[in-house]
Amino acid sequence: MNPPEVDRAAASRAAVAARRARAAIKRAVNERRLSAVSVLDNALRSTESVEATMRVRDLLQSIPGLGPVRVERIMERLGIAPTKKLAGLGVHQQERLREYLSQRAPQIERDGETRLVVLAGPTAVGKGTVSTYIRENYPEVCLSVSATTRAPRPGEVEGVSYYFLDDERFDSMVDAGEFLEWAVVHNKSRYGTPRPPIDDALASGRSVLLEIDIQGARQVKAAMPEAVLVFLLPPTWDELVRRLIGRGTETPEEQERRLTTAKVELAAQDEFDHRVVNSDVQAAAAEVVELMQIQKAPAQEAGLRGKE
Ligand SMILES: Nc1ncnc2c1ncn2[C@@H]1O[C@H](COP(=O)(O)OP(=O)(O)OP(=O)(O)O)[C@@H](O)[C@H]1O
Ligand SMILES: Nc1nc2c(ncn2[C@@H]2O[C@H](COP(=O)(O)O)[C@@H](O)[C@H]2O)c(=O)[nH]1
Repeated sequence: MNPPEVDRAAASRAAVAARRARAAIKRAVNERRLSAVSVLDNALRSTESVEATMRVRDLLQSIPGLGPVRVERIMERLGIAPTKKLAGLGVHQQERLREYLSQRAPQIERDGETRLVVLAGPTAVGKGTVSTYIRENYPEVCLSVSATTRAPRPGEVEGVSYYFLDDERFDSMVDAGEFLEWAVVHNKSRYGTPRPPIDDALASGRSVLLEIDIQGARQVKAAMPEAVLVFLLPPTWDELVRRLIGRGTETPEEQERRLTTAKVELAAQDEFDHRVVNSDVQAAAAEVVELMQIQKAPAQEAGLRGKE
């Protein structure tokens, strides 16, 4: 063997060894013997390490519960190119990936677990818009249909948007313990989450999304501590005001009242398990769905449809 051939053979052996080492790391992450965060740490500590040569995509895909499609979406959201290696990440990409690996991924790893996810946030942040997007684009998601004493708005459909009840009927459901939670919202009407459809869906292995106010979110957490609370945030306060006024469904007095409540509600965001900024409806919906650990189901069940 002349010297260049020796070099080539050595390089090829090194490449095979590195490939095997990367495969072993992926297996260890997959079997939960090694945390994905520690792999990232090793990669960043030394550019000579095997971890440094791993693709971000491969690391994410080795996490139980994360398939190629989901990983592609996550990387897009984190602003990381599909072929990027761990050692090639910029500082902000490193931060976003670390946050993802330490906060979100561990929840997803609890494979097969069904989820009760509560989406709450201040008025006009876009809860209804994000929920509608989820209903239309993720048919496997169960959306709870609330009961309310407020009058239907034009276009709202009984049993789809809400169950519209009079005070007497609402009282009787309260007395019979038929609500998982209920509250007077914006000091005006009562809203409540009927419990039986939620119990049925969870018992049959499906995850459920509730779009309710913050008082309701607190009640759900007290009744079911395993529920995951998601707080939807506006990009800025001014944008929240713009959305509320732009929607044009409230009088100026009602807008004032809702904005006063919104300030109090924004101060409660730290009580929540996750915060999602609604700058873009599609991206916010994808983040919420990801937190649901969705299990595909053949059809929607009665009493668990989207709001319109
Ligand atoms: N990402 C977004 N970018 C721009 N506008 C948005 C976005 N999300 C929602 N909106 C708009 O903001 C307004 C308020 O949204 P929506 O009615 O969904 O809020 P909400 O949180 O359900 O409000 P409420 O709690 O008062 O019922 C709507 O006009 C909606 O079209
Ligand atoms: N506590 C609950 N809050 C609910 C429920 N369903 C909806 N809501 C919240 O009410 C306000 C106003 O809704 P709107 O349709 O009249 O604009 C909004 O913040 C909803 O999230 C519920 O079952 N329980």
